[in-house]
Amino acid sequence: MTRTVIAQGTFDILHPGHVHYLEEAAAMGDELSVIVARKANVDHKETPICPATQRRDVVGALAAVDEALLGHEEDIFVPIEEIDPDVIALGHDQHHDDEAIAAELERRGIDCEVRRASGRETDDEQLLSTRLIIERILERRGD
Ligand SMILES: Cc1cc2nc3c(=O)[nH]c(=O)nc-3n(C[C@H](O)[C@H](O)[C@H](O)COP(=O)(O)O)c2cc1C
Ligand SMILES: Nc1ncnc2c1ncn2[C@@H]1O[C@H](COP(=O)(O)OP(=O)(O)OP(=O)(O)O)[C@@H](O)[C@H]1O
Repeated sequence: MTRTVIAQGTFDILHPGHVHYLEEAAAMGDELSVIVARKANVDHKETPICPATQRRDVVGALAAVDEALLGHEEDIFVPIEEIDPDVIALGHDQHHDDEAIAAELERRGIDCEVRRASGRETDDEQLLSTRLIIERILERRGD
């Protein structure tokens, strides 16, 4: 039987950390669907620069990704109910609480494992964070 994995995030200005996360998530099963966060739900950091459809299209073009879709505006568990995945792969630094997600899945009758992906190691050269890329742009090109 096909084992479906879900990954999720903002994915504003892609970098190798995103590729690492999505490749690791894809290796947890047979098919990877990626839920791209709506800006209304990105409330713990700056509003994304790129529109949600653009973020979805670029994530969907990555080799590891079978399908990328826009998240729900109000209830983040609606796409999960529709996809009914076998695994949810949380990013290494995603602020979501694993146990709270597992409890909500159980409440909704969704039988799904919650796993945590690893962070990608970096050297001094690489900018493995959208925030760091934007900071570098402002530093070098800002007035
Ligand atoms: C299980 C799960 C499902 C999610 N589904 C949605 C969704 O339907 N809509 C949405 O806008 N964001 C969704 N998100 C993304 C969160 O909103 C997201 O983690 C956050 O806003 C983006 O921040 P990040 O890139 O730092 O993770 C989901 C996150 C998790 C963990
Ligand atoms: N360096 C990295 N290594 C592994 N996973 C990463 C890395 N950077 C981001 N991710 C994962 O990619 C997903 C989407 O991340 P997100 O869009 O928040 O990017 P970000 O670069 O961390 O953004 P920001 O710098 O604005 O916080 C998250 O699950 C996150 O854990």
